[in-house]
Amino acid sequence: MMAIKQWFIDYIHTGVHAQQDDETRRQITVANLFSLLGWSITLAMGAAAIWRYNYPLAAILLTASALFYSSHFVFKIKRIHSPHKISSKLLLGCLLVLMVFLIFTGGHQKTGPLWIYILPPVVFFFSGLRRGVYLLSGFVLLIALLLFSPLENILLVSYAIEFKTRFLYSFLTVSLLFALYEYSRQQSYRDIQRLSQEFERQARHDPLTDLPNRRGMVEHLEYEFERAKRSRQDMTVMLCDIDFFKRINDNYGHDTGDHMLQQIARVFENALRGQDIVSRWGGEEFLFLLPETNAHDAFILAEKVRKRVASHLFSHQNVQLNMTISIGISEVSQSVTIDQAINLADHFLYQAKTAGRNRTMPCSEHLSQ
Ligand SMILES: Nc1nc2c(ncn2[C@@H]2O[C@H](COP(=O)(O)OP(=O)(O)OP(=O)(O)O)[C@@H](O)[C@H]2O)c(=O)[nH]1
Repeated sequence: MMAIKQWFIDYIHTGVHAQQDDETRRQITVANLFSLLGWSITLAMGAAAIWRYNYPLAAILLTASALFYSSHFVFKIKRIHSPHKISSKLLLGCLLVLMVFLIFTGGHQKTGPLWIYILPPVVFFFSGLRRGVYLLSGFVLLIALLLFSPLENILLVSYAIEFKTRFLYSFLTVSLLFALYEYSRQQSYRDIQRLSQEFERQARHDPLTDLPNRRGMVEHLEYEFERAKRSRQDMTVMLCDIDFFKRINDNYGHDTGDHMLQQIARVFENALRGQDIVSRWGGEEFLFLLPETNAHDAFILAEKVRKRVASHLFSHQNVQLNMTISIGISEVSQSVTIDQAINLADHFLYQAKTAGRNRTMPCSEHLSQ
């Protein structure tokens, strides 16, 4: 029993890889499941047809069975690009031809057309709404032509006119219901994707300043660190803290303090180059990441940022004030890890504070030594 269960699990997961997105993985699993159902049912029906000496029906059913199996087999071939697309085309093509054949011949005692109702869900699942509607419209047109053709004996069996009209109406109704279902499924899927992107963004951004938060910045740091290592480029971090920010909160209130943080974030962003990243590292502390920048050039940039802040008039309601910042800079190199560089920047920031604030440390003379 366990062996059958494992075989089934392996079968439906053939072709599924961790690198694929959820939707592709789902499509592959369903394609495998559908192929399993398809080849086993058509194989059983083909065997039954042989038993009844209905060889043309048996031949078609056994061919269909082989094609259904091939839609699973494509996942085993390594070099095929997007096998799930080939598999779903094989499944759909096989199913559509089989349905036309069953209507054309009537299948066993004219019960063949009853299988047609599995088409709408399968077509919409594999083709999506728009292509599904086109496919089913073409199919309905074809079977309407076959069923109501003025040419005598175009079909191998004759169906009562009541059966033909109700058969077509019921198929159209089922198709319409599945189209509506597919439409709402797609809408929900888009909503979920949008929400998940929004949550992803929120998890990496600070809601007050809209800058990357510590978590978002750590990801940038790791990415840029690896890149800098590969390309042997310089990279510098700058830790910046607003001077005497507590006084702003104490004198004008927390709300004004929040507005000042938002405004200073925009000043930082406007002073930076495209590849630089500034994040809210915590409270009134901001961490800058400057790729392809050595400590000397970072000092020039730090001074530009510091002077911009010092000359900016920050205002909220009837409060207008100036702020200054202190900055510690540190280069990340092959021998210095991100954590070590941030700790060193923090150390220089502390030196900038104790040396009187509104300054960058280490100073340029120190850097050029
Ligand atoms: N309004 C507001 N204040 C914050 C926020 N996060 C941290 N703070 C405040 O920032 C202040 C930081 O104060 P301190 O660490 O004493 O430093 P400081 O007053 O800036 O003085 P120095 O850093 O020594 O120049 C505290 O009053 C915190 O409450 C925030 O999100 N909004």
